[in-house]
Amino acid sequence: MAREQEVVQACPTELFVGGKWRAAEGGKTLPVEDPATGATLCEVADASPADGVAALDAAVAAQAEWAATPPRERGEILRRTYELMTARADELALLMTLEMGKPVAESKGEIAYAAEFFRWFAEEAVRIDGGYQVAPNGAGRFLVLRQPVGPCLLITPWNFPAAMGARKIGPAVAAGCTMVMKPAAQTPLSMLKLAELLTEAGLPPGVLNVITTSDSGGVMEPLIRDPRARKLSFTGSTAVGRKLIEQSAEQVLRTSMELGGNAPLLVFEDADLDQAVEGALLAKMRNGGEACTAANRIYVQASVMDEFATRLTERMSALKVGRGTEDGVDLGPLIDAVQRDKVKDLVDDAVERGARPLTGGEVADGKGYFYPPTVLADVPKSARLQKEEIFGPVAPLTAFETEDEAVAMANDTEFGLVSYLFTKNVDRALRVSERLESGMVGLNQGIVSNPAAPFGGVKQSGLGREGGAPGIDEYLEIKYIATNIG
Ligand SMILES: O=CCCCC(=O)O
Repeated sequence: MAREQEVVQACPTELFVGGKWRAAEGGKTLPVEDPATGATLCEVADASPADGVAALDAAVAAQAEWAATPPRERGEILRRTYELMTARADELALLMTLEMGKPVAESKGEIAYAAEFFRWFAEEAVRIDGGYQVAPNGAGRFLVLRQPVGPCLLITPWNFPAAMGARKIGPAVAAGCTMVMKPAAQTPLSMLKLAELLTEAGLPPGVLNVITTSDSGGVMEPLIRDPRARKLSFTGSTAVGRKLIEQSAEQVLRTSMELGGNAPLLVFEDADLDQAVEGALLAKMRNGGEACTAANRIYVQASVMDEFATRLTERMSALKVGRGTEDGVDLGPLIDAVQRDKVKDLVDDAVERGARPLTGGEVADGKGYFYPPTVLADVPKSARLQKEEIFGPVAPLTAFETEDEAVAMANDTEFGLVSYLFTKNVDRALRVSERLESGMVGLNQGIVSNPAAPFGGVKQSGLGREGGAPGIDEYLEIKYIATNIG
């Protein structure tokens, strides 16, 4: 307990604006809750709309000088941040577990994942290329230059409190953009700590400004409508993303939107069933199911359904549920009561419509927002959780007969973030991968996330890509210079 208190006390709790830590207007604060107990961990500054404008002022003031900073220098700040995060992974992971609930081992995995975004974009900072081309009629030359888009607004969710920030801050720093970052009200601490680390790594004042607030819409909407902001990058629900896109239309802001998912996971009868069960477990239970990439609908060919369901149920029911700081815990609490009640409602609805719980399905009494690992068999198409993102440890199973039927069921959603498929048949693997309407496919594996790969969705799952080679493009404008040289 003493170590937990030490880690929380060592975390900044004020707004970070223009390189300085300061209280919110009127000294307002916002409690940060431990989802495992419901107790308050600490209070952080609760920014007002005026605090938001001050943060944008600072980002705007720093933009020109930052854009002129040599790419190598920007890259080295990112590289040092990667090193600092790696060296302090234990402390950062504990802080994340306290505010978000996931087991410490998973928090360590997220710290490593977040740090890799800084390493990746440290390497990308010095590879911003351009072009020189002879005009088709030979009478001129085209020059193409890529420049930072300018001050960015970044909004991140509570489920990956460090990694979702890193994959926006990394490319923005590499490209030469300044930022106003607003982390989720439930998990501000990891982001405040990250701001401290980036400063230690040499990030100049005003490049990154962090505001924490309970009034996300009230603080961010005026900034989105402010003509000085040039870009908005958001990770969160499709419903909120849609509103932000509407607000962004006023100033025709560049937007990157990483929105909701409803990932199908297909298991064909020719799959390696061990691999399929382990893959499904990972695709479902990474981050306790609180991920846009989580398998939301598991479709299994009827001939292997019983075997698959038995094996998955064995693995799910063996998971240890508890406070994320305890040894050996596999599944921590959900983020809050709202999320826990939503998961409960979705499961109750499925059961009322004929689904059969093979394990879990009941909320235990006691403190904290825990929900047990749950497997549901015979889930009908009408169940709400076939359409809505569950964001919890619930695996709904439905049988299919043919490949065409499986693809049609998988694509029957307005979302298109990621799909998973398990088969040993190479022809089918490629054929089905091409037919699935999603930005990413996990082929015989239950995870797609990698800082070196382009992450993002199609349909209502979003716009743009984060990470990989295209990740930095989201923060760069193309300028074409026409000349009559030659
Ligand atoms: O909830 C979705 C955030 C993306 C998580 C990932 O990078 O895998």
